[in-house]
Amino acid sequence: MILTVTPNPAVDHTIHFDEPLQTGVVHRTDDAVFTAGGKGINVAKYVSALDADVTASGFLGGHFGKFVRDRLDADGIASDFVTVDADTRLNTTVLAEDGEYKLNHNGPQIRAADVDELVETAQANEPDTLLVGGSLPPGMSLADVDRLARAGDWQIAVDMGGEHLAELEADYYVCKPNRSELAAATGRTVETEADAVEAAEELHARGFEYVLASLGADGALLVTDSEVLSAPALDVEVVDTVGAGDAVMSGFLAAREHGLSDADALRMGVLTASRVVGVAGTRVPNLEDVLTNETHVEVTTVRSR
Ligand SMILES: O=P(O)(O)OC[C@@]1(O)O[C@H](CO)[C@@H](O)[C@@H]1O
Repeated sequence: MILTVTPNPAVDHTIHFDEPLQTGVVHRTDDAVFTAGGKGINVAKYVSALDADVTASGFLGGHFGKFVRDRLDADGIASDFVTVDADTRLNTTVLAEDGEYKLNHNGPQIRAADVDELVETAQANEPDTLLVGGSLPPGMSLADVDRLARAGDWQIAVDMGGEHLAELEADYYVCKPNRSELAAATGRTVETEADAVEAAEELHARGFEYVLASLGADGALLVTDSEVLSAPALDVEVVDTVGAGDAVMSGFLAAREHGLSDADALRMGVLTASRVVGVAGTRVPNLEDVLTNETHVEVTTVRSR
């Protein structure tokens, strides 16, 4: 079973305008959606749609926390959250004619006792794989993430900012940096695929068994102990890119849960992301063809190691 831990969940508010945003103007629209979000929660939603056994955990509080919990219940996704006193945040994505604006709140204050309860919750669930996804709310530190990594007999996946990846100390199963996170984690300039491969290999050498690098329109890379694999992005219509990285991680984790190969895990990650970018916000798209593998994605070996 996969347990996703989202330290900083959110209600994702995605609102769309057919005009560029301007200061001093009231923009109005009927086109808005609210979804349960935060990186780990998105992974729980996508992994569940990919038929893997998953439970969502993390901290929830207040009215927005109730919204997130209710949405997951309604979608039939098992959850086991720690309830906190402060309010879960609301994050807004504005899709306007002049681009995609992402406005994230830092999140509620977490107490040391909340973190203790989170570790106990993880232990009680006995997952095979534990994923920590997204930012840390005030009051939670990277040492707490290392503590979660070491608190049980599980493989641990992380999807966090690059500067955080650089500071984690435990041994990790997989991380999923994007281009700028690869750069932040290694201090390298990451422009070409060769730059991305070198940065991902450096992270692998620092204790990540798999490095799954999501490169947007350039697809994704997977560094393993024995090889570097590459998969191109699919040519699809993009509504917005929110949740795309979570989808890459989801495809990878679901494939591993189904016992598939490294190449199939990379393929499933890229395919899941190509479906997620086609829907607004962090809604769950139809992932049927990802499961049946009927859409072809060419995975190539960049090099053997
Ligand atoms: O502020 P964080 O935790 O880094 O990111 C949170 C977030 O932007 O990431 C998800 C998309 O990946 C959204 O569901 C959510 O709003």
